[in-house]
Amino acid sequence: MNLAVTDVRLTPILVADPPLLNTQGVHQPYTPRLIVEVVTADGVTGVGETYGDTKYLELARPFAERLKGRQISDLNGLFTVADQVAVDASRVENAVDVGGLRGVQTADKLRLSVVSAFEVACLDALGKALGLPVHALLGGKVRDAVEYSAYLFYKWAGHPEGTACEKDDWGAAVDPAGVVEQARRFTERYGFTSFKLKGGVFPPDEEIAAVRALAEAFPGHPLRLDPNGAWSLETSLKVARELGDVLEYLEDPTLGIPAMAEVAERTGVPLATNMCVTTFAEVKEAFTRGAVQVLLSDHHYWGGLRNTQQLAAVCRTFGVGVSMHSNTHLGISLAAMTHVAATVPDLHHACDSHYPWQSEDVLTERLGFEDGKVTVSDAPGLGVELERERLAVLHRRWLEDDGALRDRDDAAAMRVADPAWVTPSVPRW
Ligand SMILES: O=C([O-])C(=O)C[C@H](O)[C@@H](O)C(=O)[O-]
Ligand SMILES: [Mg+2]
Repeated sequence: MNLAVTDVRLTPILVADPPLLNTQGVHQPYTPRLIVEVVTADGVTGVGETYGDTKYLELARPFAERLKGRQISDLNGLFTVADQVAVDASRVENAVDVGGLRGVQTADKLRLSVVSAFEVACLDALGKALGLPVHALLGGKVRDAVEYSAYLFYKWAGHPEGTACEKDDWGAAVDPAGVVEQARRFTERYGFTSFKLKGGVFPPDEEIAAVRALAEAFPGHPLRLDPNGAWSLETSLKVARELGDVLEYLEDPTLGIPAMAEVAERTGVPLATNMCVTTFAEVKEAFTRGAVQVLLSDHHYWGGLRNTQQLAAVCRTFGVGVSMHSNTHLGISLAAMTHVAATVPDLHHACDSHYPWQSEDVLTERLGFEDGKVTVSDAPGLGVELERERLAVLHRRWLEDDGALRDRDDAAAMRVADPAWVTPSVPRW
């Protein structure tokens, strides 16, 4: 068996995204992703997926060159390769990412987001070469299906008039009734039983009303609200107190470890994060101060599936819960998330996934949710197959774009509807 990498293919694509609202603005009609393929000397191909914005492409290209000739089994070596790839300082100087939705932006985090796609592609190829599923390469699954939550968004019915886009059939959700209706559709279509509402969009009282409406419509179901740090300490305390009886957890109500710690201590409401702890360096202070009760990992920016397992072990050591964060992603990443989640013993919260919002994919067969769960594949590798024609169509869309959509910018997308829109300063409320 020859496991040497002989070819690496990078295919940036633009995938349709509905007009989902968050505190920064609204999702663009198309969002960039990068599909990574590694090919071995024996002709085995593995696939991975990560962010597709220019700054990731700039790193992925030299990274791919350095991969040729290395073994796909040399997963630790991927981090060595990453260290050799220079990050343009201007890419990290503002210390924010996607309008601040994913915590601090560091050169390391950029590199790890690229490493993750190559690690997943190598694991997929290795699994195919050995006839083993990725979860077996990670030590074996401890469950046969992984539970996901319904990721509810305030949403317009469509993108602004005149914008090139794909239509969706979810309708608008801009008030409590709309949010409940959206949640019902999620349960009908996918069987989800946990609900997360992306907040920070409307004044907190309106979002409290939406969560109360969800609690009435789905009594006893786990509920979460995530305003991406849009609230002040005082507002966070107020919301936590008003919703404490119905929330499974409150996610990133406010920014920074000290303020999160104070909200947790003064309200007793569990706090989750994918913003105040997004690197190993931030773990110690946050956990010892009690700022986080549930850490939402994301294999993309934590550096892959094995780093996610390590993070889960650190969380276990500190008695902190673990689950998963999600950005817009396709089936390759959902498969990767499912494999690693299947190996984490104490995963007690349904993971986030944007996948139901994605009408397009690059796979021959979409992954499905049954009773809110994705079955863990036992097929070799990730258990997914690329549909080359579809990949080519989405790549052509990227090629034909004039550059306007190649870097995700939710505030710019919002300005199409509201020219006066500026990214709100934080705290917004
Ligand atoms: O905090 C989170 O869960 C996210 O940031 C997830 C996504 O980025 C979401 O907010 C989005 O895409 O609008
Ligand atoms: Mg979040």
